[in-house]
Amino acid sequence: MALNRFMHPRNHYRNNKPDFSQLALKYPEFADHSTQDLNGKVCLDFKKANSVRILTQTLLKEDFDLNVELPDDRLTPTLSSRLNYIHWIEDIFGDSYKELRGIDIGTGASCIYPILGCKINNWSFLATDVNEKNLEYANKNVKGNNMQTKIQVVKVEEGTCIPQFVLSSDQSYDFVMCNPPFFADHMEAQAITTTRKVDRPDPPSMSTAEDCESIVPGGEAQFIKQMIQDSFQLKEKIRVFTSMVGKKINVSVIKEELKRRQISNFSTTEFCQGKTMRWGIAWTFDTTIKFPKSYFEKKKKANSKLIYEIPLDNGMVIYDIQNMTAYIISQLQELKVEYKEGKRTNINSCVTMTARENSWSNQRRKRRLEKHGLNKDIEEKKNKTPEKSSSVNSVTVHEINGSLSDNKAIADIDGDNKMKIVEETVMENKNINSANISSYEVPVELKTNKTPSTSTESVVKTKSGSMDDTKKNHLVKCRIILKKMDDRITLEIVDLDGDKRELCNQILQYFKNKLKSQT
Ligand SMILES: C[S@@+](CC[C@H](N)C(=O)[O-])C[C@H]1O[C@@H](n2cnc3c(N)ncnc32)[C@H](O)[C@@H]1O
Repeated sequence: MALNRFMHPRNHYRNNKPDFSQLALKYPEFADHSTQDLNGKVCLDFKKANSVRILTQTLLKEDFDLNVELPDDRLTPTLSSRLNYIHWIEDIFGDSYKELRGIDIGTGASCIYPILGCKINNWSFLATDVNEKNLEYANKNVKGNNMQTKIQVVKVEEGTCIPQFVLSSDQSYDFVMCNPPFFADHMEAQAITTTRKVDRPDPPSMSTAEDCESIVPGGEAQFIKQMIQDSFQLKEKIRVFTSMVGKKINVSVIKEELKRRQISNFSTTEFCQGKTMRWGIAWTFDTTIKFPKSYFEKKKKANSKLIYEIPLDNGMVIYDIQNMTAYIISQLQELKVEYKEGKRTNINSCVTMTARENSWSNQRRKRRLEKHGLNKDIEEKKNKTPEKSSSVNSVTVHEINGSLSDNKAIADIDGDNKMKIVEETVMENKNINSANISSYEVPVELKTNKTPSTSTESVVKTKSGSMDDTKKNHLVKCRIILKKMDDRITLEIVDLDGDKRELCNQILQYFKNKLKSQT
């Protein structure tokens, strides 16, 4: 799924894809709503509202031990997006996020935010709704999980936003959260007046939202503007006001409104899951609150850096900085580049690498050539050049301009460790820049003391370390930084030359190939 990599790092579904086969074995109702394809794979038809409803109920039980009953004519919450919102609120409160007290406006039949928040963080809630049936089910779900002392479900009148009785009560709250009715009218609900293109495919799963759940005069923008208005009166009672936003365009509308109202401490975020993105907006009058940076923006920024989040299931190394650094160093040794290790702690490490030539590109091709074609090719070439044929001892193949043409190689034809460009018919004497040469075998060290000539033979240099470290004498110098954050390790390549991004990107690609996910 395209956006899952931007899911909140603590979101349960970021790394735990539901196992439908297991669920079907364990939950008969889920089994009834799923099918098996010809390969025995258990599948779910996400276009059937009932199947999606059963899946949500099943996952709430399986992953959170929550008993939730959802009516078949009401909105079925998507768990990954609801969790993203909860984790964002945790981030807003930092270390003191446990045992908060919140208000959930429009809790729905599922009462999803209160029961998840209560289960995960022991949060208490005042949950509101305008719809009788939603209130009935919300109460049922609270009781079904023995959360009556933590969650209070109350009916409010239509047109209410943040309930005014909060003002006169003794209770204060840490936050308000809300997933407002999103549409302004039926036209918008049917995507007739939205910007959704007519040729855009139907959403992957069907919504069962009732009109009262999805439609409110003025749509979500108006609803949130009302919340902003209410927040002025309630700022002594509630520390942080938040809402989910369903349409991106409304994020700027709300931001404009906050600025117009001179609320300067506000923040937005992205909730990413599957193929959908939703947004979060938060504001406060409490100057001690520092909103967290958007995870999505951070990740996007990181993507413009040469950075790779090493997958947990890379199948190569134990997932900690010590082992990962040792692995990186072993790879640098294999690549025969010079390196110097910097500071290493349990949360980060740094290795500086200096390469005289490109030994990392086209690894797969090189391995293939080495395994299958190379020796044969060289034998053939030897036969075509009789004067060289008797003395091939070992062969090192180098690439030219990053790609080795099938009929061209640089080889130690004579066995005297002098490299020559081998072609199908002739040995060419080209002017080749050493920066364009890459090798995949450990280059053969010059055993003779002969000074390399300026001919083709001289372009292959040893890695004996006799060259000095000035920029012109190396191909690339970069820093490999490993960092641990939120239980994830990232590998970043920093171009120390300042103009070798492409080569650094190749080095990153080399490590990506080595440390890729096994699934
Ligand atoms: C989009 S649904 C969200 C349901 C649930 N919170 C979720 O995330 O799945 C909006 C909910 O707000 C309720 N609602 C509509 N107007 C409201 C209002 N003025 N005050 C409180 N709830 C309202 C609807 O009945 C509906 O349950």
